[in-house]
Amino acid sequence: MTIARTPEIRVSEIFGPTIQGEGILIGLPTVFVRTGGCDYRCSWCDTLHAVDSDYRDQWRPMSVDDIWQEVLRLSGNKPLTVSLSGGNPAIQPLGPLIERGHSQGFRFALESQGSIAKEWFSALDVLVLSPKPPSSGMETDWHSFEACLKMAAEKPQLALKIVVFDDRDYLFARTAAARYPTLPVYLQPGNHTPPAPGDEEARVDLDGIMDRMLWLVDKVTEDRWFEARVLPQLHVLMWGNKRGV
Ligand SMILES: C[S@@+](CC[C@H](N)C(=O)[O-])C[C@H]1O[C@@H](n2cnc3c(N)ncnc32)[C@H](O)[C@@H]1O
Ligand SMILES: Nc1nc2[nH]cc(C(=O)O)c2c(=O)[nH]1
Ligand code: SF4
Ligand SMILES: [Mg+2]
Repeated sequence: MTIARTPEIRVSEIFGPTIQGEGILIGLPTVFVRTGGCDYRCSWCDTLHAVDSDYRDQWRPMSVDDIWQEVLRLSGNKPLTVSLSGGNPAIQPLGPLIERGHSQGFRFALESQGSIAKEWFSALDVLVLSPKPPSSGMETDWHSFEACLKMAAEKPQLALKIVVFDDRDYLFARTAAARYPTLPVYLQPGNHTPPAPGDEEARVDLDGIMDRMLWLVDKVTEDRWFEARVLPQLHVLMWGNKRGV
């Protein structure tokens, strides 16, 4: 008899419980499973330790069983929402992990830039797509982005979350939101002082982030863009660039 093995998942870190610091689930207690590896390299990425291949020796291929034991240990066996992030978590085979968690009453939210579509997206409870604005240096392939929406098949709750640093980014956000008028849109002021990997003590310029937040609120109110929600990264306000929170 052969025993079917689920493929391993490349994990950068598992941490929590903490609160979700961004977007549609802000404030909700959650455990993070952060996968290693990304097909993008945004100029201002705040999570390079899960992106830059120089750090791949810190990423571990883990079985669903091992990941699940760690999530259960952190949650004290009590079901909660698991946040799947990265890197780009869509690179990893996460379907069996979601299935395992659902069988025990857990929920799953995933964050991705929308560059890689997977069939298991339809098993998620929440899918946050975060297309990257011009300041990132990345370009969105809207065909791939729409493939992600198609895979979700309107089963998970969907949201757009767009990081904004400047006027060009704001215009990008407006255009992206206009393409998908039924999706709730969250605007997130960029952190222009992201940490270099390993430098958790890197100072955060909270005043600068708050200035950008005020500017963003002015923009949406002047434009009468009343569907947009403007939210800072709550965990950055609370803990700065600290990792694992
Ligand atoms: C680190 S990414 C990982 C998931 C996925 N790769 C993505 O970008 O959506 C999680 C979220 O953090 C945002 N982010 C990354 N660096 C940031 C920064 N310097 N300031 C504000 N948000 C940032 C991303 O845009 C994304 O919405
Ligand atoms: N508390 C907390 N909230 C978050 N929301 C998105 C995060 C991420 O890095 O993907 C993140 C994170 O790293 N910590
Ligand atoms: S897509 Fe996400 S994880 Fe990848 S480089 Fe950009 S912000 Fe970082
Ligand atoms: Mg982060």
